[in-house]
Amino acid sequence: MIFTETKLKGAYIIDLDRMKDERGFFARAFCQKEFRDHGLKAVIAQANVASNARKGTLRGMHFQYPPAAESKLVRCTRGAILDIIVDLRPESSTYLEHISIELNEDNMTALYVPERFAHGYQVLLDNTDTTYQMGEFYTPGAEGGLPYDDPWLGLRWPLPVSVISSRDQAFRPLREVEDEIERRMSPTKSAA
Ligand SMILES: Cc1cn([C@H]2C[C@H](O)[C@@H](COP(=O)(O)OP(=O)(O)O[C@H]3O[C@@H](C)C(=O)[C@@H](O)[C@H]3O)O2)c(=O)[nH]c1=O
Repeated sequence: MIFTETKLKGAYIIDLDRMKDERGFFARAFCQKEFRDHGLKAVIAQANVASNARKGTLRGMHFQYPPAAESKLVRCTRGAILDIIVDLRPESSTYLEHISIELNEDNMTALYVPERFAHGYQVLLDNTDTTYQMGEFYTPGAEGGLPYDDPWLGLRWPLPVSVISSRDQAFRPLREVEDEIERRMSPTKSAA
């Protein structure tokens, strides 16, 4: 695997190191040892699949508060997505900054999202599937979210939003929840 750290410390783009032959290629997609060597959480509590019928579908921006904060390894297995993560670690020099990256069926790139980040994506093609490995269990009571179009975050999505859940449309804006995020995302509360 080829690990490239992003400007958000601890968040990595992970590309496949393809060993090619006449059949195609082989590549390692996850390795506990390589993850640990790069300081990444190597626990897989869950592996999830999400399927999206329509281009423009948007899911996000999601997180779980500590001690249920989750790391995520996100990959697009069919179609294409624009993935965005936001640093919600109050002690971080890049607090509230974000990065975006296209993940698609051709590049097979994965994005490693550390704990205490918000995560979301927009689907760029009809019939797009994603898979993601989670470092912690789904814990509904610990869930939080921010609006995908929060003016304070300034996230730029490539397409008009065609489909979005009612939950994702109801998140309160950052200016209303920033105190709660700072308090509940403080590193002393993290299980990491
Ligand atoms: C995430 C999750 C959802 N569910 C249920 C709750 C709900 O009935 C149904 C769909 O859940 P959601 O609407 O939360 O699914 P979705 O909006 O796709 O949520 C996902 O979005 C992306 C951006 C992420 O980062 C993921 O961590 C996750 O939050 O599945 C589980 O049973 N287990 C799970 O682990």
